[in-house]
Amino acid sequence: MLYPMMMNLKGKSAAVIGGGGIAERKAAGLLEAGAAVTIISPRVTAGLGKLISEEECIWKEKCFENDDAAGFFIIIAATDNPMVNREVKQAASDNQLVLMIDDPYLSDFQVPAMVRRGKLTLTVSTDGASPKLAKKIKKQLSQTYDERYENYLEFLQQSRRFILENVRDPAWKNRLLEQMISEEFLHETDRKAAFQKLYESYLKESKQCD
Ligand SMILES: C[C@@]1(CC(=O)O)C2=NC(=C\c3[nH]c(c(CCC(=O)O)c3CC(=O)O)Cc3[nH]c(c(CC(=O)O)c3CCC(=O)O)/C=C3\N/C(=C\2)[C@@H](CCC(=O)O)[C@]3(C)CC(=O)O)/[C@H]1CCC(=O)O
Ligand SMILES: NC(=O)c1ccc[n+]([C@@H]2O[C@H](COP(=O)([O-])OP(=O)(O)OC[C@H]3O[C@@H](n4cnc5c(N)ncnc54)[C@H](O)[C@@H]3O)[C@@H](O)[C@H]2O)c1
Repeated sequence: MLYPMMMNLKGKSAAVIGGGGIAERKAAGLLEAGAAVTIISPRVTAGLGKLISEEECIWKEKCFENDDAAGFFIIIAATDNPMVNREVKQAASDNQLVLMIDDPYLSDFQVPAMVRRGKLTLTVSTDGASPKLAKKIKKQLSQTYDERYENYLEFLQQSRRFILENVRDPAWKNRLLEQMISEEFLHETDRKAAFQKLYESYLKESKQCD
């Protein structure tokens, strides 16, 4: 059973071995998460070339050698040569997290399919059984959890903080937090005003109980 986790990669060093389309996809994901990415490959795609020329990542223009694995927090072996990908895994220490893009079972982690809506992240993993199904489910989720969720999450974060700071009674706290995630608030055009109204009704009711 794989252990799912949301990892903070800001400033962490990551190596991508290989410079093809798959390496490019994985490097883009790592960069989006704020990792410091080094590409090790004799050739790179135009997309990676652009990232390199814009100094978004470093390029070591060479074939992988064992010493290249040293020091990286995360390593993605993404060449088209299974032998090289295996060498990468063997060269790494047990304390480094290695993904072999052609061998989920020897890897320390896998990359799931993903939908991002601001602070909301939905991921789908099939443990390597069917990446295509993961992609299909991702598309379905992206329709249900559409772009509105980005703003909605911002609103939820702010109003939750407000509730935690201002409402002491645990039952009320729970009731208000529950109301926030109702369909009504998702569809609401002026969420702030609706929240204000709700909070005022809480103030009124809680005073009556004092
Ligand atoms: C989800 C996604 C995330 C991402 O890569 O960002 C991802 N693969 C995606 C797509 C995809 N990959 C492949 C196809 C062609 C159809 C097919 O082969 O089925 C398609 C579909 C397409 O491209 O349309 C081929 C493939 N993939 C792996 C192998 C090796 C093997 O099976 O042993 C081979 C055969 C290579 C060969 O031909 O030799 C292995 C892995 N791919 C994974 C993730 C991990 C397991 C995730 C899971 O199962 O949940 C894992 C284990 C490791 C990893 O890469 O992390 C991404 C969706 C992107 C999106 O959402 O748009
Ligand atoms: N996990 C996934 O999501 C997924 C999806 C499709 C394919 N794959 C696998 O990924 C592999 C790579 O796919 P691609 O389309 O990126 O291939 P590609 O042929 O476009 O790229 C391979 C890259 O590896 C580099 N390379 C080769 N030998 C190397 C070495 N010794 N050291 C460093 N770099 C080296 C090449 O220069 C090239 O840049 C495929 O062969 C397939 O097995 C994985």
